[in-house]
Amino acid sequence: MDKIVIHGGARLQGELQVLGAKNAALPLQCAALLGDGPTTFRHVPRLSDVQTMNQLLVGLGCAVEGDRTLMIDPTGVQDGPKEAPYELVKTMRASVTVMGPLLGRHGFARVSLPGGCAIGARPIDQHLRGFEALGAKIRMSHGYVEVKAKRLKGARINFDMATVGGTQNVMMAASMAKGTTVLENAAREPEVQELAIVLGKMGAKIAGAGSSTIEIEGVDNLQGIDHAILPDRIEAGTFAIAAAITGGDLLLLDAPSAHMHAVIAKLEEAGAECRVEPGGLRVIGPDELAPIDLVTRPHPGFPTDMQAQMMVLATLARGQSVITETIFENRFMHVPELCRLGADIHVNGNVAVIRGKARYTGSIVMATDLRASACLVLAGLVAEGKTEIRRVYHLDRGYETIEKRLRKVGAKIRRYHGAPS
Ligand SMILES: CC(=O)N[C@H]1[C@@H](OP(=O)(O)OP(=O)(O)OC[C@H]2O[C@@H](n3ccc(=O)[nH]c3=O)[C@H](O)[C@@H]2O)O[C@H](CO)[C@@H](O)[C@@H]1O
Ligand SMILES: C=C(OP(=O)(O)O)C(=O)O
Repeated sequence: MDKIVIHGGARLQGELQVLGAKNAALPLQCAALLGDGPTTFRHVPRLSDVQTMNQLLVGLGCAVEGDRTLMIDPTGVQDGPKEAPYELVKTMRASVTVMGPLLGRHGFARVSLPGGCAIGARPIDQHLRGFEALGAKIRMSHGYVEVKAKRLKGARINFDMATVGGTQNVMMAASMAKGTTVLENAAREPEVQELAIVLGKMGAKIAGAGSSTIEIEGVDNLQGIDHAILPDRIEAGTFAIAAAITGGDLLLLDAPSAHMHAVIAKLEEAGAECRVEPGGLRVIGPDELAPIDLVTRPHPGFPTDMQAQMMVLATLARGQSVITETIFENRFMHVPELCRLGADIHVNGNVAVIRGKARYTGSIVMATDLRASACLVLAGLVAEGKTEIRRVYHLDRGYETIEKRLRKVGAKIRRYHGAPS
């Protein structure tokens, strides 16, 4: 297993290219299943999750080629198994997003139930409720869920909560249903909008993505297309915090600032300077960080995927910050590890009270999930001495060669292969 070693204290300066978004790429890879011919994606991030999705697609009968430019040909799926097996779903929950396109296009899908995950229970009841409303029959057995329908029929679906994956899954199924579907209380995340753009290019008729009501008029068939993937707002936000906490100056090339208002607002509140420039977003760290309070919310609120990283910033501010997590019930797994490095954080339910200003000292720490890993990298950047992060396979799910890219802007960070777990 790999480990990452950081010698803290370097100020980050220079330009960093923001790569394609993991959370856009994964549902788009699934959307390729809907096309009559091959789809090509550009600016695809080289991430283990993207590879896992490719593996799943190949298992379904797709031909998949390339990586940064990725071609997916779904022609062979017609005769394939239409199944997402446990071994893949357990490593990547986004696997369940093949259900909608398989059901919409082929009338059947069998997907392993994802079960819990490090950050929470994460049920898929809303996905299934949506499919059922479209006329699918649902059956659970042997840890798998089967969804089946001859031809889906458009319906009005009001989600109990704004679910990103649920909205995407049902949107894909509905794009090939007979008649009109209206999704109410739909998720408004940019990655939902991105999926609607891609489905639209493929020939789907979708209006309202980006608002909480999405209308989909089903069509009989969809085409393969060519599309460049949206840059990653979470990667950009993580690097922005790296600049802010190291007193650095980073220009984040192609950062999707228009989708980052809530994160930029908190960075500015903490005293960082954020400037939208023609090439991207420039972030300059202040001499001293101010405390911040935040509550995670569905988009356009503060994203839960930035909560752990922003907590590192809060620990370094002079004064008390309060962070409330409302999306996932167990997303404070990074707190004990940050405390081992020197943070003063008290958690009560879904509220973390952070007393600054931490003086981090390097140690061995364990990554527990993707964004927890990113927050440990950030803490390592400012810790005195050496920080060793283990289980970095979590990090590789969502950040492409983070150590190489941070090294280019001045960080003293290296990856070692084959470390103990
Ligand atoms: C691959 C991907 O895009 N992942 C993102 C996606 O995850 P994902 O799509 O899994 O997250 P959801 O938006 O569905 O989850 C939001 C909340 O709704 C709950 N819920 C969801 C569906 C359901 O059927 N029932 C239910 O109770 C979840 O447990 C969670 O508490 O959005 C999350 C929230 O922005 C992000 O943190 C993830 O990075
Ligand atoms: C929670 C995340 O991803 P996933 O939904 O794929 O687990 C994330 O990207 O932070």
